[in-house]
Amino acid sequence: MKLLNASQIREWDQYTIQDEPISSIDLMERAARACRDWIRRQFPTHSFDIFCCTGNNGGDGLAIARLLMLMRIPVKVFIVNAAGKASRDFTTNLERLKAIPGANIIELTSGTFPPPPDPSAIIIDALLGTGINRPIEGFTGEIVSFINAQSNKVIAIDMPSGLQSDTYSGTTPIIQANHTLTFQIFKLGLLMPCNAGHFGQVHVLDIGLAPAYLTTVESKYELTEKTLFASFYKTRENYAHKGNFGHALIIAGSYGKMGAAVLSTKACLRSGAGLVTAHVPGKGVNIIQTSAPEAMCQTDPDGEMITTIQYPLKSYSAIGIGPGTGTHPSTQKLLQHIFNSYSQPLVLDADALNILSENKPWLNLLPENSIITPHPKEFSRLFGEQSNDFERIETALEQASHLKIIIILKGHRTFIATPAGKGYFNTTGNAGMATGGSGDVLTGLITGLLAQGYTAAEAAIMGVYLHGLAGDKAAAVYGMEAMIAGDLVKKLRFPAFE
Ligand SMILES: NC(=O)C1=CN([C@@H]2O[C@H](COP(=O)(O)OP(=O)(O)OC[C@H]3O[C@@H](n4cnc5c(N)ncnc54)[C@H](OP(=O)(O)O)[C@@H]3O)[C@@H](O)[C@H]2O)[C@@H](O)CC1
Ligand SMILES: [K+]
Repeated sequence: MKLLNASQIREWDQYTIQDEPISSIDLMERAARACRDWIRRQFPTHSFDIFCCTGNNGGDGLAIARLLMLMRIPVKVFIVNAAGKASRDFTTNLERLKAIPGANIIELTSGTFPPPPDPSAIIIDALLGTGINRPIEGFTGEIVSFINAQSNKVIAIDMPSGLQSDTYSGTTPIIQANHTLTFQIFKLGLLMPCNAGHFGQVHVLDIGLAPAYLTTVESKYELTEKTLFASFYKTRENYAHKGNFGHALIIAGSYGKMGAAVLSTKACLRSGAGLVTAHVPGKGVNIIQTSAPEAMCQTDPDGEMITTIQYPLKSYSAIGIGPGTGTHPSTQKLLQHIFNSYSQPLVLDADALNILSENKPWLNLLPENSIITPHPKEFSRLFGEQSNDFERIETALEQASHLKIIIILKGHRTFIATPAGKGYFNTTGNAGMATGGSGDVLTGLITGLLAQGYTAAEAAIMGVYLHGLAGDKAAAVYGMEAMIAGDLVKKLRFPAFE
């Protein structure tokens, strides 16, 4: 699914109005019904204090108030008209609400604050949505601070008021919601970790905008969902043999860190690669052969770390390097040798990234379409400090196209930047995956996908998606606290496609 900016969403809104056709007030009603249904399902016994400014987000709030009142749910509406003007659909919905007997509508003027809400009431934030074009200030800002000071749960409609959908919002007044009910599609701002304290849990509500619009519009950002995965998944043919699925080499491990080599080798085996070889320190041979007997093993002449490769690399269709290798100068030298002698894409993680950050010119030696998998700290060490998440993804895109590599920026919504200038946000995974060894599993998995002939971008997108899916399956069995990286390997499954 493409991600759209606020002006594209406005265009989509207008496209639907003309294409369906539907009037804008009826579209607002459809959005309000979707909110009402969600709210009723989640909070069936609560009362609601609804705060509205006078644009279309406020219009949504008024329509939700009416729909809840018609179900005999207690509702108070507070209107903040700092602008001294109102949108047409807001005005229509205000008339409709006033026509309901007992409607409790309070207009707040500068300096007057509402009474503290009933402790069990839910606050609905319908002050401002995607129409925001400047920081909130003045009386509207004071109302935002008033809402944030309450201990009541807050549901934001479309966007938490004050939060920019496409850019960094800074430290201006912004609603801190527990839930955000956003219309039709994720907004960029709802994917950024720095905004997590504002959007809480995000729920995308289908309001029936015309799907045809999406084919007409360009976007550099996309969400990775099952449909995208399905678009490049290659069915395993009945008459295939192991030679059809590549030979992956995992260079990993050092004394005390052989677990990283085991995890990435096992994940590589589960990726569907035809053959997997693990290159490990001499003393690691028994560990790897016992825990991953399906893999072959090459041993380093050094017993405790990776120093030398004495066989040709070109017979391997993909190489993954870094899990648990350490950063000893001999390991660094080997890495430089590989960069200079292997021309196919590499997958680099963990200590390979630490080595790169100490030898930044080597970034230019990376074979085209190599994949690096930094978390935000490793990313800063490689590419400098970024002041916020928006800047970080922009830098990732710039560096991916400059270096002609894929950058997988790991996080809750892992971001994949491709050399073609496209950025993908992953939709699978959970906080239980923030545990040692999780990244080693990802490295092995992506290396195995590359070995099978998937392009680097495909392998990155699929690997991150499958890794998160395995995490979700592991969390369902063990819970987020108890799951460990080995569970990710056990739970790796390719989704079934019809
Ligand atoms: N997309 C869809 O399909 C559907 C969308 N719908 C809903 O419409 C919402 C977007 O509506 P919207 O454009 O009226 O914007 P909204 O956020 O209410 O702002 C209103 C006005 O406020 C102003 N303003 C800006 N910044 C400000 C600030 N900091 N402090 C104070 N004022 C500020 C600015 O006007 P200005 O002052 O610049 O003239 C702006 O025009 C969307 O989020 C969703 O809830 C649904 O109803 C149906 C389907
Ligand atoms: K809002």
